[in-house]
Amino acid sequence: MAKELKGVQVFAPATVANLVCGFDVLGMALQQPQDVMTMRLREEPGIVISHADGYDLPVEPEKNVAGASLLALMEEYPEKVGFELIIDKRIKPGSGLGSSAASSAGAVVGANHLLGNPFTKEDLVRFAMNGEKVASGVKHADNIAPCIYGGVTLIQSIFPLNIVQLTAPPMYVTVVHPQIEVRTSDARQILRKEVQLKAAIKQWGNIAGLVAGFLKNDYDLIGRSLEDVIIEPVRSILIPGFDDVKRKSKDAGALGGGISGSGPSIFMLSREEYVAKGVEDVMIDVYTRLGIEFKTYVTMINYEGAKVISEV
Ligand SMILES: Nc1ncnc2c1ncn2[C@@H]1O[C@H](COP(=O)(O)OP(=O)(O)O)[C@@H](O)[C@H]1O
Ligand SMILES: N[C@@H](CCOP(=O)(O)O)C(=O)O
Repeated sequence: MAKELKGVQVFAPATVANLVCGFDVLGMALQQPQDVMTMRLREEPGIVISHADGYDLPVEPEKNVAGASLLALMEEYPEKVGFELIIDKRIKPGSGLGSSAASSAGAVVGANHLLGNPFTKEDLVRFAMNGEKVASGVKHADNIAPCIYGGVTLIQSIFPLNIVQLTAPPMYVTVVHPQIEVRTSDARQILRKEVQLKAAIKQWGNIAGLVAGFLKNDYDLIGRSLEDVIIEPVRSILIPGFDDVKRKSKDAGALGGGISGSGPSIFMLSREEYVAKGVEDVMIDVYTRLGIEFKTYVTMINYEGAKVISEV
């Protein structure tokens, strides 16, 4: 009988990329939902992927985001190694909640643990960006970085990679995920390639304001800075109910919010739990009236990021 090699179970959190005005540069990890993944070392080199969920995702390593990330890691590891991976997705692909990033990040965090932690977190982000390239055509790190580091992260630069971990005051995050699929690759293709100077000035004022609001624990500044004059006007057209959810959530006391990643999920930040629950009621009401199936989460920032929860 083949001997059982070392294995681990990994949790990888959902993430909200962009945080409204910070397209491709800001992101936040959530406590819920989280993907689960079981990984083992193999005696043979190579990657074997299977799914314990009902999603019809590719199992070929170079087509699955987890496999593409592992291939990048294996290229920099000095010995030949092999991994077996069972993916149990709890974050629906195409949700705008960093489903692809959770698989990519979870796989490299698990592999690093199994190999005795030879790589830094920054290395792991670099490897996992190869998964985002498979999913969206672009190596963006605004989901991957918070998924690996936890909390709120700023990608000051991709090449060379420069990740800044930000502090943020406690906040509740209410999310609605209308059960329609928006592929990140499609949601990127509809964006205009040029930006008006007037819009750019507004946008970089908001990004700076949001980062300053996080660092100063200034909830009012955070709320005032949650505005996107460049991406949201184009992408929100793909999300039925978006304007209603945003307006009514603010009326219910939310600090603000917008599209989560490339959508269709919408997120709203609140200072108090009762406000976050009121925002959930607003979301439920809007999508029930529209007759669109949906899922909601009332959660908080996850400060730990993807982690090995047990050895198996
Ligand atoms: N392990 C995986 N987990 C999630 N998506 C994957 C995986 N492997 C490949 N994909 C592909 O990535 C795309 C989903 O990524 P994306 O559109 O960015 O969604 P999300 O916003 O949820 O991250 C789909 O086309 C899916 O087939
Ligand atoms: N910055 C990216 C983020 C995509 O996030 P996802 O959760 O939709 O994968 C973008 O906005 O395209």
